[in-house]
Order: sequence, then structure tokens, then C-alpha cells
Amino acid sequence: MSANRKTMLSSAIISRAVKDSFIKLNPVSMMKNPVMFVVEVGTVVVLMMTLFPGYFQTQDQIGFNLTVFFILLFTVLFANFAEALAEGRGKAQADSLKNSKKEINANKVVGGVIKIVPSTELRKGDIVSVSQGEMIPGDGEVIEGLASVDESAITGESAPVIKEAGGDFSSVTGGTRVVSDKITVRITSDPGESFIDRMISLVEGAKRQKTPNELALNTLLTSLTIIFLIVVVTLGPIAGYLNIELQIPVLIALLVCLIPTTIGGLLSAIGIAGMDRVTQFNVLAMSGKAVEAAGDINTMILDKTGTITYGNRMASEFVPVGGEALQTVGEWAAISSVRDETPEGRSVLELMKKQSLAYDGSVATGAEFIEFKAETRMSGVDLQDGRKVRKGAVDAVKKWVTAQGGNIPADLDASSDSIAREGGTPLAVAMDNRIYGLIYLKDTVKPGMRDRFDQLRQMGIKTIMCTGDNPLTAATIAREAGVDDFVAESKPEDKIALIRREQAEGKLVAMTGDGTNDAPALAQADVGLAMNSGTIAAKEAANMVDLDSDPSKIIEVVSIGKQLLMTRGALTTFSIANDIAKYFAIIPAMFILAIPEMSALNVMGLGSPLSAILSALIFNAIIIPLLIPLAMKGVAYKPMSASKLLGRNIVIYGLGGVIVPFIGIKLIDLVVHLWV
Ligand SMILES: Nc1ncnc2c1ncn2[C@@H]1O[C@H](COP(=O)(O)OP(=O)(O)OP(=O)(O)O)[C@@H](O)[C@H]1O
Ligand SMILES: [K+]
Ligand SMILES: [Mg+2]
Repeated sequence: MSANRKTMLSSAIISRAVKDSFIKLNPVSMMKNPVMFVVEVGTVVVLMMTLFPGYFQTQDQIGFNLTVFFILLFTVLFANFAEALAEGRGKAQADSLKNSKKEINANKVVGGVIKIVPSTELRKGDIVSVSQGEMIPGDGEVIEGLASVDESAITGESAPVIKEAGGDFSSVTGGTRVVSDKITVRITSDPGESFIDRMISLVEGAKRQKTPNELALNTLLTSLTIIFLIVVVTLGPIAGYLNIELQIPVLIALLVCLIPTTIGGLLSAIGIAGMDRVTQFNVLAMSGKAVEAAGDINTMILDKTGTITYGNRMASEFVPVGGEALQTVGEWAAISSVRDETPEGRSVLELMKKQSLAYDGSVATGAEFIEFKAETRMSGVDLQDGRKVRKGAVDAVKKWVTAQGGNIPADLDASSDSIAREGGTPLAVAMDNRIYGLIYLKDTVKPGMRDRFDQLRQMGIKTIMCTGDNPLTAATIAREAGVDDFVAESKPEDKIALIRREQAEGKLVAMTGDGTNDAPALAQADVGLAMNSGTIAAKEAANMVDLDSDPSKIIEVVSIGKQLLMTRGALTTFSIANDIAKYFAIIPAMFILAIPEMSALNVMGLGSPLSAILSALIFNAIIIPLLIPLAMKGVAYKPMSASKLLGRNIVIYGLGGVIVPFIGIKLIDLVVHLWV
């Protein structure tokens, strides 16, 4: 993880947050938070009464009013500070990303010649050439060549990654650097819409939208505020009718103590900090909704190649069947691959070289290229003389050969099964109605998967691997990686169908994938996590991108999602419980102020009515900054049943929320009473 992504709470972030707390006093932005907006209006009213006492006939209260004004002002500022601090780290990251977005020169290929243009002038569809040492001028797809690319500017990972034409490793990101070789890239994004642009607006929180959960809670808090507003506003006339005179600043103090200012002040900070924690894990979440959904995930569907495995499947062996010669298998395998730009296809030609096998490429001149498709699971060429050559998934090639009246060699299944049982992918090689042999494609499971899937199981999440590969290979990889279940030979639509089926059972589904064939499923899932190594289509369809291309990162996102929901719940409970306690400090004080004979109401034994009101108000203000660390870090999450967690949190935050203010207000009163 890079230093810029791990920006700690530096003094620069804190001082910027202090400044922003004042800027956020602007009523237009305050109005988005109705609870704190009411406090701000109250602050202004008390300020007016302090500045123009004659007008309000409250001459004798100036000192008290001024104090109330300052406490209220700080209440609003503390809430703003919480939000500004939560935004701070993202803003700092956005700044450092903006630095890596400097305008550079691009080698645009126009009619076969290279023209130097500024990167900002590149549009979708433009072709550029990028050589060793140069920065890739925009997001795009490699259409020719292979290069190792340093992506540390966005991923923070210093080891270079291989990018190549065709297949699932062809997408490149603007702002990353080619460290060796040369590639030709087709630009896929217009200025302002690049991955880095999206990343900047994400970490900056420029387009942050409230999640459905947050909106619901906000409605509840606003309703509570309106109810208390009505109660307090009608309290004045009722008291007046009983010949009790209640001061307006006292009523405002009462109102502020009763409305849920603690959670109102911390609510958006909790959401922003949750998103920020996801980013700290090098996962980019496009919305807070996705993070919260992750907290409730029941089923997780994973793609195999490129997600659970590295996905750099390489041909490692030719296996003849039906008594064919190794040379013949190699020849047809090579001819089927001459125009296959996928890594699998090119690795076949490399294996030919490695094994010093020769083939006559001119056989394929003028041939029609049959591109690999997830639907057909085959690729190859139709030769000019009418012969058709194919390689592909064994069952697909068997069907293709049988349809042409061919026979299946007796030893084919045994050979392909033995490759599959080792976790390899067998590709059958055929010409017209005859199968010549197999290509052994090797892939490796990413390390540490088993432990991580065990963790998911403990969280109550079921893992299903869903792959286009054959059942035997799938079973081997599934066993090696430790997933709960698997589905083999699935086409893109099967992946979607599986997700829909789970969703129909009322489950929330997460999907991780990297390929273009995963894109529809990534879009259908409640949480779609794309590997950064994957295709542009996958990254655009998903609502999260893992910059480290580690599918098990979903564990962190799930924990953060759960933590986010729990933190919000815990602080809401705490806030409302708090307000109930304040009620006992401030209501008696108000009445004692009006009718001194009622001093028996002073159950908390507070110094004086005025000091009781001020103490409650001070407590109400300082509880906000005191809870900022909890709001930012989130309450501790340990995997345990939801009902047990709920019970535990109600005890801690509900009971604590009632007890803490009694102690706090009493202590503050001991000090405040020295003056009033
Ligand atoms: N270039 C290719 N030419 C011919 N057949 C291929 C080629 N690449 C893959 N195949 C075959 O097609 C099958 C399906 O490929 P697809 O890309 O849909 O899924 P996958 O990569 O095997 O699995 P996953 O969905 O887990 O990424 C592969 O298992 C393999 O048998
Ligand atoms: K309050
Ligand atoms: Mg894949």
C-alpha cells in the first residue's frame, strides 16, 4: 500500500478540518443536516438576544446568554469538525492523485505516423504508442504488444504487472508507467472521465450520496427534532398561562439538549470514515450503499480464472490422443492459434518454440479467424481450402467434431481428466472431424485463499466458485482454494442466473470477477468487486474495484460494512439515551428557576439552576468531539451472531448512554458552579 493511500491524520489535515468547520457554518450547507441546522438557528437567536438585549427585554441575562451562545456555536463547530476531519484524508489523497495526473505528451498514431499531442487532447478511440519509460497518457486497451507496467501511482503496489493485447489483462490506466517494452493502446475514455478522475472524485467525496440507511435514519432524527421543537415552542405559552416565565435562551438550551445532536453531528462522519476505511484497504467503492450492502452479504460468487487463480494460463504440454504424433498435435494447435491474441493462444506458439516444434504458418494464409468466445468456448481458423481447425474446451470440441460425423478417440477422456484433476485446463485440438490431442494449460491458485475463505465461512458467508472451465478442473481448484461450492461450464448468462436465483431467495449476493464475461454478473450482484487487473468492462460494471486484485479483500469490505452499520446504530442509541439523561438535569432546573420552591426537583444535586443548564449544554457539546475517534474508527467488530451483537451493543451504548451524562454533567457542574 502506498504512502499516499495511508495518509495518517497529519497536522495539515487537522488544521484544514478546523478551517472547514467554519466554512461549513454556511446555512446553505448546514441545511442538509436538519438537527444541526436547528442548533445553528438557535445560536443565531441567542446571539441576537445578547447583542440587542433591549429589543428582547432580557437585560439582566447578558452574561448567561453570551455563554449559551458560545456553547451552541461550539456544538455546531464540533459537528462540522467531525465531518471535515472524516473528509480530510480523502481530500489529501485526492491532492496526491491530482499530482499524478499532470499533462504529458502522447505519441498519437495517425495514419501510421506518430504525432506528439498533449494527453488532454486524446479522445475515445484514439491510438497511441507507449514505449519503455513513458507514462501511459490515458485509460485504454492494449491492442498490440506486451509490456510490464508500473501501476504504483494508483495501486501503491511497486511490482510491475504484465499488460498484453487480447484476453483479460489488456486494460491499462492513464498515469501508470511502462517499465519495459512497447505497447499500442486504444484510448477508451474521454478527458475528465478516466479512472484517476473517478478515483479523485471518489476519495474526495465530491459526489457522495447518502445511503438508503442513512436517509432513513436522517428522517427519524428530523422527526424527533420537529417533535421536540413543537414541545419546546408550546412550553413557553403554557408556562406563561401558569404565570411561570421561561427565558428564550433557556428554552433554546433545552431544545438543543433534547434533540439528537450527538448522532446528528456525527452521522455523516461515520459514513465518510467507513468509505475511507475501505479505501485504506486499496478497494475503491463507488458508493456507500455498496459498502453497507457488503455488511449484509450472505453469498459470495467468485470467478475462477484471474480471480481465484492468477489467470496467466500458459500452455505447458501437448498431449497426443488416438495414437497421433506429438508433432501433429503441435502443428494443428499452432495453426488454430496463429491469430488468437489471447494469452492462452499466444502461449501455444511459445510452447512450440520451447519444444522446438516446427509448423507451416503459410497453411493459414487467407484463413478466416474464429475468435475465442465464452459462449462457444473455442477458437481457431477456417482455412481457405475448406478445412476447419479448432481448439477449445474438451466438451465443446467433442460436440463440434461429433456434429461433423467424427469419432472421439478412446483415450481422450482419460488424458483430459488427468490434466483437469491436477487443476489444469485441457484444450482439445481438432481439424474437421478428428481430434488430435490436448493442450495442457496451467494456472496457479493465488496464495492464502483457503484461510481467507475459512474466515468468510465464520462470518456466515457461503462461497461459490463459478467458472467457464470443465467440472473436473473446477473441482480441483475449488478444493485447493477451499470454496464451499462450485459451478462449472458456466456461460456469462449462467453466472447471472445463479446470482438471480440466490437473490430470489432473499439473499444479498457479492460477485468478484475480472473478465468481460463477468461484467453482466458484476452488475447484477448487490456488491460487484472487480479485480484491477481485469478488463475495462468488468471494472465499469462493478461497484467496487480492488486495486490489489485480491478477491478475498471482500472480507475487509464486509467487516467494514458491518462495522459501519453497527457504529451508526450504537451511536444513535447512545445519543438518544443521552438526551433522556439531560432531560433530568435541565427540566428541574428550568422549573426551579421559575419557582424556587420547587428545589426538591434537583435530583442530581446540581449547583444552581443556571449552572445545571450550562453543564448539560456543555456536556451536549463536548460529547461530539469525544466521540469523533469512535465514529472514525468504528466500533469493534468480532464475528458473532447478529442477535448477540445487538444485545451487547444495547447494553453498552444504551445503558452507557444513560449513565455517562449523569456523571459528566455532575462533574462539569462542580466546575461551572464556581462561577454561576
Ligand atoms: N483462447 C482460447 N481458445 C480456445 N478455448 C479457450 C481459450 N481460452 C479459454 N478457452 C476455453 O474456454 C473455457 C471457458 O473460458 P472462459 O474465459 O469463459 O472461462 P474461464 O476463463 O475458464 O473461467 P472463469 O469464468 O473462471 O474466468 C476455458 O475453460 C477453456 O476451456
Ligand atoms: K442533544
Ligand atoms: Mg476470469
